[in-house]
Amino acid sequence: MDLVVSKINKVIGKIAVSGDKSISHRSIMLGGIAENETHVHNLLLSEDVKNTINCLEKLGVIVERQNDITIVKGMPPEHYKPYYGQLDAGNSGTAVRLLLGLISGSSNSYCFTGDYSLKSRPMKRITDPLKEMGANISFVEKNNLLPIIIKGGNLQAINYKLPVASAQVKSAIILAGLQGTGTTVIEEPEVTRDHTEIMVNYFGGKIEKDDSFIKIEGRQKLVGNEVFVPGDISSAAFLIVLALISPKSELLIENVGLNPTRTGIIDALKSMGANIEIIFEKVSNGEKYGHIMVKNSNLTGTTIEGNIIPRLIDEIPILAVAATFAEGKTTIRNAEELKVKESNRIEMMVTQLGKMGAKIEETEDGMIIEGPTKLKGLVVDSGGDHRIAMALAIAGMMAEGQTKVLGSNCISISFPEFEDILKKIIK
Ligand SMILES: O=C(O)C1=C[C@@H](OP(=O)(O)O)[C@@H](O)[C@H](O)C1
Ligand SMILES: C=C(OP(=O)(O)O)C(=O)O
Repeated sequence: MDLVVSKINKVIGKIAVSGDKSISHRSIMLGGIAENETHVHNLLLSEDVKNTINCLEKLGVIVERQNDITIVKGMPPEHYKPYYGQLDAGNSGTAVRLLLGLISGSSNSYCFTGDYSLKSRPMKRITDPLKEMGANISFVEKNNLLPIIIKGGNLQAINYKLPVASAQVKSAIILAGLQGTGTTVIEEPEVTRDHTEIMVNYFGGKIEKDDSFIKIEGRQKLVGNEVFVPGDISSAAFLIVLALISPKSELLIENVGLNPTRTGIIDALKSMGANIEIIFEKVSNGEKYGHIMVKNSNLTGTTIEGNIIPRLIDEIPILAVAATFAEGKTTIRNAEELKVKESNRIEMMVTQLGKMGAKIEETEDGMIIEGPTKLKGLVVDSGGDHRIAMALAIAGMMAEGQTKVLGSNCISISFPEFEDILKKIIK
């Protein structure tokens, strides 16, 4: 079914968004290699996270639901069962890339694959460091792409400078480093989300951080624990922007993850003049979270570049929508990573938002948007990319007439409650 939306008046209310996708993946994976049980509260049960669960279950990890709690019973990957079929990560880059790091501790041979989109995303960024640590890896069809066959075991520590700022690459090396011998040192070009480091520490592992260096000792045992998954700031971002750009709107979004490596969207919107307040802050399992109060605001254009980019990488499609309603020019630079996400997100936003009437231009590593512009509703294409589908749906709610977002079922990849929540707050 394609989502059809019309112009709304305003949004008002108090809501909570689905659990954080990055923390959900990690709670299942780290629970899946830890001793004892891990009890996860508020796990995101989206398509991407279900793919992580399905893959690990095939290897012998037990994942059970009891009321609202997800219980993970894991074991060190060297004890995982052989699996002779393909382990399918579906649409999820995080699932396949982190699982490759995790599974490299096993001496069994496994084959990983994914859907059409995931099969076009670069994998050498993961396989290069894992090969250097001693894993045997081959590309079945095409260099750099899934499917991949991996046979690990007997890993050795490496010193590795990440060629791209990527939390997925960093996390895969951490998961492998924990299982090898020696101390692995990773250098990041820019700080990326640190949920893996936080959860490894919380599960009793030793991992040190010093500026842009991360040090992991090998042969570590993790012990499962109680995990609370806060709401996903990447999902909240769509509702935050809707409240900012629709007149007389006011939203309170409760218990949203506020890890500083993820709050670039709040900083960027505030630099555009957004009225956003954090009205309560707490820490659980090492992760900051709190309530976000958003009020309709007059936005102005800004420049988004440099080390803020990894802190808001998944929010750039919805930022482009915010920029369309802002007075003046918004320039987004250093965001070339957007070209290798579930779709080429620069191209998708430029063509689809452009079709709706936005003054948006593609650049080598980002985009330039001139605002404010009135949008018109029409048929737009999500390209099967959940972030594009939601960004276009929000744009459609501010456009004249009706907007139909083709391929919007992909929204369940990260935010299955998107439509239900909107129904509650649209007045
Ligand atoms: O580690 C993670 O959970 C993620 C890291 C980011 O990808 P990269 O590591 O490719 O930047 C982000 O875009 C993705 O949605 C989730
Ligand atoms: C890029 C994303 O996810 P992944 O890389 O896990 O597919 C995303 O959720 O926007």
